[in-house]
Amino acid sequence: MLFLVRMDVNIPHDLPDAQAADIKAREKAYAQALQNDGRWRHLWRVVGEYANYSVFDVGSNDELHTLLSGLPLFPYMKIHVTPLAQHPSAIA
Ligand SMILES: O=C(O)CC1=CCC(=O)O1
Repeated sequence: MLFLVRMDVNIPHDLPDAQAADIKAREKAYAQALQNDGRWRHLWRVVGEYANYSVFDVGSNDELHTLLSGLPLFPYMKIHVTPLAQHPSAIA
């Protein structure tokens, strides 16, 4: 099952720099592990925003929820999920 996910990051200004850096490092490792196992298919920066569009390929809504809620940045993100279906005109 494919899902388009937009993540908008909003780290509070009063979060200590070292703590923010640690969260970002853990986020990167988490994201790269999921890209390596094929479940995080695309990760694109939104130009000019601290946000990304991602495509996930997972087995269920519950799996996606578990995966997203495990993101180290989860407490600091607004996440919008769009489930994707086949388009009848798509050639691939
Ligand atoms: O920087 C972001 O868009 C948030 C994020 C998701 C995965 C990652 O490494 O950073």
